Amino acid sequence: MGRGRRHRGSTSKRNQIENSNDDNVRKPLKSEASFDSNNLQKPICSNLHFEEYYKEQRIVKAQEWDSFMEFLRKPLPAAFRVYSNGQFCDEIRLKLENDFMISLQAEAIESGELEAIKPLPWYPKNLAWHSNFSRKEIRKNQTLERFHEFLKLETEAGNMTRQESVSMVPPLFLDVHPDHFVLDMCAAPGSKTFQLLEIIHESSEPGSLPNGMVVANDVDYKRSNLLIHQTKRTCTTNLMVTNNEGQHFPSCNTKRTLSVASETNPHPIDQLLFDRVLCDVPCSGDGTLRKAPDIWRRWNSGSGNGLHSLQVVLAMRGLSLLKVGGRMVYSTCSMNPIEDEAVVAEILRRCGCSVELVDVSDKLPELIRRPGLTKWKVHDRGGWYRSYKDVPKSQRDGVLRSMFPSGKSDKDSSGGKNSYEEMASISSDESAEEVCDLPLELCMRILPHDQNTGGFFIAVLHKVSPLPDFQEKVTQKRNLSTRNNINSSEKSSSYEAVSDTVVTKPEEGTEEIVLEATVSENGFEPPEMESTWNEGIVELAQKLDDIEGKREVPSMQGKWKGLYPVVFLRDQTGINGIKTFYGIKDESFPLYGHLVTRNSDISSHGNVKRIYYVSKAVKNVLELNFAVGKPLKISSVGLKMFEKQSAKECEANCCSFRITSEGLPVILPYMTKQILYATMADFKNLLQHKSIKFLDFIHPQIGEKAAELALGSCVMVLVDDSQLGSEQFKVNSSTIAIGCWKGKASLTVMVTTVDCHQLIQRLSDRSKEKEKAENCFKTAETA
Ligand SMILES: C[S@@+](CC[C@H](N)C(=O)[O-])C[C@H]1O[C@@H](n2cnc3c(N)ncnc32)[C@H](O)[C@@H]1O
Repeated sequence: MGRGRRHRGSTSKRNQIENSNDDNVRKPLKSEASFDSNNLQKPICSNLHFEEYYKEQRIVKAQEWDSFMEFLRKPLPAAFRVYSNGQFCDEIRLKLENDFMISLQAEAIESGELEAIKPLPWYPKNLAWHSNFSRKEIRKNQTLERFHEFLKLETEAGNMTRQESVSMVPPLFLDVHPDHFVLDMCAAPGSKTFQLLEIIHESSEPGSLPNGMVVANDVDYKRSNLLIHQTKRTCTTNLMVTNNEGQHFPSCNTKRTLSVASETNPHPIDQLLFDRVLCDVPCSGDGTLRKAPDIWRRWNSGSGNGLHSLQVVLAMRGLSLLKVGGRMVYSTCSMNPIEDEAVVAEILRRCGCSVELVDVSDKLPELIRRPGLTKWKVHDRGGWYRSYKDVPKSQRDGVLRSMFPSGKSDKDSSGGKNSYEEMASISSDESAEEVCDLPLELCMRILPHDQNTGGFFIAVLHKVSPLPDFQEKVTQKRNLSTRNNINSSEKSSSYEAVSDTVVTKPEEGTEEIVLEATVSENGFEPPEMESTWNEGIVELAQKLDDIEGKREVPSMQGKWKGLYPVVFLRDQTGINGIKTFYGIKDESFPLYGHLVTRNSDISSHGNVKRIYYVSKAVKNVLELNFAVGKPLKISSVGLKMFEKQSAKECEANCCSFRITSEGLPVILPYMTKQILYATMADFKNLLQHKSIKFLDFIHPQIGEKAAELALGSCVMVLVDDSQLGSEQFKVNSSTIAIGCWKGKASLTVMVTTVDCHQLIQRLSDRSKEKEKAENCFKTAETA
């Protein structure tokens, strides 16, 4: 969001009165001080404007009001998800079901709860959990220490992730398949991207890569870094992270003749269109009040109004990037109808019959949700408005016709007709509240007191046919005028020639400018950090900030400002060297055309430091991006698979690229060389000592095999005693392997101390379980 011109209306008396409210945007009124003066630690969970606003919007029935407010003031219980494609997924789930669910029960009863932890009934396969203790309670209570430790370790190891339960919902309604191209338009810090990647990889066998991919876009480069960090443990080659403005996300449209058909890519794609779009927009975030009580202090109706236009253009861009037949989910963590139903109504009006709301009432039946509203009002510093015609001219820069249920302007109300607006009507009684006759009841609002969660809003949309022409194509003039944040070098002719990026109705002409004014003028920082912005992420953000501080910030100007360009690795000799060293047969796992690096990873001597592997889908999108002049601002792509190793003992025939831990699961099934099979005793021994001389292996034959490996990077794979020496070992989803370095006299692990420690722990647990099972079996036999 850019800093825009200030649009100030005339100062009527009403304005003057309401300017006191405006002040409240910047500094809280005394009555809304952020902290209780008797207890400075305790935030005051109250805001009279909030209460007045939502009572007036009739967000809940009068008899529910107290319960609604009571829940909003309670701390949010912790929720977490088990990584479904993780190697230890079943073990973790069983531990939660059979151990913690029972052992924490007494503690729950003491604090007046029926259950301590429970799986979320609507989330598949018992993989998402709700704890009746808040994160604070879990940390502070000694009895819960073991549970806290478990959560901490598994989160660190990437096997679990803390995520607010309502934030888990949108990807579940998106109906993603492994071969889908998915766009996550406003993706950072990335908890939903993580879910989308899990679905894309759901049914992949080790080493096989899905045909689909996820493009995770977020305008904020720093927040994208969190996303890149979060999604690392998915070890995916099918992700591209971009930093474009969502409303201007390029479709990279070209003619087939323009795109480069090559030996490695005979069927290039000619436009970037998606089967699924997740449009989880920046919002005022009052659904996260329970977790971020400081929002009580900041809350005002202007926040939602200020974001409405951006939300509309983001959603419209999402729909234009969606394939016909595709599905888009629009979601916010705000309960405000101006950011929710009003946005959905406006996009439906703009799209005419080409987009419809999907009835998902039969999906996730155990998730309690409420139908979307069809009536609401608009509030600003001038007070309440039922209809756009009531809005004084002076207020019209902040209150737009699209915020009202009918979406009609004065002209429309007094008989003006517009084809797409005919779909919406206003009540026959002009003085009565407007009612939207679009099927907004198909939208879903999740409220805190229904199932002890945060608040959330979700709408599922289906693109039935191409959008009306004027929504798909916009003149170049309009394009230039709205791309405020793009600097001159981005406006290269190649970019403009193919760009069809702006999808805003070419009428009124002020919406985007007004948006900037209302946002920046108030100094309003939208609390867009959605519920997933948990303390873990805050810690992580701080760490990344530290790194960022030390890291050299790229000095590129123009289109690549802040980002180093991605380049394909075309060094055939170097790639052949890697293939030969690790015994990779190219036909089974093509490297050429799938390996990329960044300019920043190439030294002044032309040596490459890091090499990333991209799946076929990502490769196609990269090639398309090149063909149309690189409008995508790519901050991360593919999976880091090889890293330059500068070991002194490397010989002439040694490969200087080691396999990274994250790349190992993908490439291992295709490796035929540099693999050492070891049984539990030697595997654990190496993890414990980090480096073992060949002569000191517990099984001498494993030591001998280690000595026979070529100097350099290698992999140690854990096998059963029966599999040792067998040529038949096949990698499967439960295979445990670690990257190592074969030196002249010893083998050394190339895994961090923390990872070594966690793996030892995991292996010990497995051994104990196995022993227990064997003992049970023996006892049964004796009996
Ligand atoms: C509600 S958060 C997204 C949360 C995310 N989907 C998740 O599950 O972790 C909204 C995000 O939108 C980003 N954003 C704000 N304006 C944007 C724009 N114009 N285009 C793309 N992203 C934008 C913000 O940086 C923020 O990360």
